[in-house]
Amino acid sequence: MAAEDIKKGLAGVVVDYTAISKVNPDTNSLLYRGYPVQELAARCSFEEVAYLLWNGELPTPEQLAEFTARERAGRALDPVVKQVVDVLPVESHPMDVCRTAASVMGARHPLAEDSSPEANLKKAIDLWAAMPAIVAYDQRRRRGQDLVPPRDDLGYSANFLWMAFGEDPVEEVVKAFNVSMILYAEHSFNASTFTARVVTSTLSDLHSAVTAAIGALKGPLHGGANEAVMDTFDEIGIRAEESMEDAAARAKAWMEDALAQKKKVMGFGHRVYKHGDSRVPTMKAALDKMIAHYGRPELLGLYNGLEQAMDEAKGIKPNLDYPAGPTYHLMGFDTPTFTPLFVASRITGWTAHVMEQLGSNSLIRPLSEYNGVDERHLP
Ligand SMILES: CC(=O)SCCNC(=O)CCNC(=O)[C@H](O)C(C)(C)COP(=O)(O)OP(=O)(O)OC[C@H]1O[C@@H](n2cnc3c(N)ncnc32)[C@H](O)[C@@H]1OP(=O)(O)O
Ligand SMILES: O=C([O-])CC(=O)C(=O)O
Repeated sequence: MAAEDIKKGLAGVVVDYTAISKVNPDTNSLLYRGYPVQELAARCSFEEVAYLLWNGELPTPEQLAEFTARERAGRALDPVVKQVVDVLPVESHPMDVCRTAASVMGARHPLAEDSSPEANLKKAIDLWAAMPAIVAYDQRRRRGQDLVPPRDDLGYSANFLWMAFGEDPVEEVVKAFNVSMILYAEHSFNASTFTARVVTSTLSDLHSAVTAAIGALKGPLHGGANEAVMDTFDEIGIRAEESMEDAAARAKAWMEDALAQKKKVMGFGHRVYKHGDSRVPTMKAALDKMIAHYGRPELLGLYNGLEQAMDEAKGIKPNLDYPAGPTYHLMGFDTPTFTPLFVASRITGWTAHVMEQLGSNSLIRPLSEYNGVDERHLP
């Protein structure tokens, strides 16, 4: 087989249909079930978008009321999951906690082995409703703080912030968080979603698929990049009183040095988008609002400096993780909690794909070209 016939990383290979989202790098657009993601981010709650991804249509007011009631009823941290989280070392990565918690929830779910569409939708909603409590509590226990129980007078995003920080969330911050959840929710056959589809294709269960997807999302070439972006900002040094211009100059110098050393800088580049990520302008607008809200222009200086230097040197544009990282930092999340926030959102997309895969399943099993030693025999 010729080397060019090997599709390393499956780059450019179309492996199946999907009706859940359309990523179009030529028009730089992203549609969820036909709706531009920018419109959804501007006008919808994350609950409405979750409903859309799972059901194919936006909810009527009655459907939304029933759906949000189900989500609110599933928010409390299961005491057994809490016990498991509590025995995990605080040195472990929060993504390991998420992955373990998703697995425990699977083992405890009464419908664990039922993969009917009804059971899978129920399991998806249960996981989605429960993940904020896990992520928020894990961050709190690492800070030596107690669990904050959910509030059912708050929407998904406001309640998430409430459980994380135990303070009444500010409306503007809730809006920015809601935008991030919507933008992170779904992105066709990315590595973690494809992982979920591979697991599902063996007729394994939904929690197994999500647990594996969390593992795939953790890596810095995928979801882990939102944490790595903040590590870069920290390495350059965040100086609260610095002017935007000075911060930008230091960031530019850092980037030029990193690229001279042939380093990969996380938060830039994308397998599909080569002229910029469709979601970045919307997330950047949310970041701008948070920078203004918290009065932190030096972060914008670092942001602009890195972006400009990368563009000038290589023409590579930021991906969604680039504006999302500093946004979560400003909101008060610890850096290792950023990718778990991505998990909380992407559970919607992953599980929509699990259900779609099962709807027209074929075992996913590509071929490989052997390049090891020739056949040989034991002496
Ligand atoms: C939500 C998400 O998951 S979005 C993606 C988040 N991931 C990151 O931010 C990690 C950093 N980015 C990357 O590693 C890559 O851009 C990927 C993995 C996302 C996509 O990669 P691919 O499509 O496989 O492109 P590949 O890695 O081959 O890069 C092509 C060229 O651009 C360069 N390049 C791509 N991204 C970067 C980057 N972030 N920093 C420096 N150079 C880069 C590569 O070094 C390569 O250069 P070369 O041709 O001179 O060797
Ligand atoms: O599509 C990809 O490869 C990665 C990505 O942006 C996502 O999963 O949101």
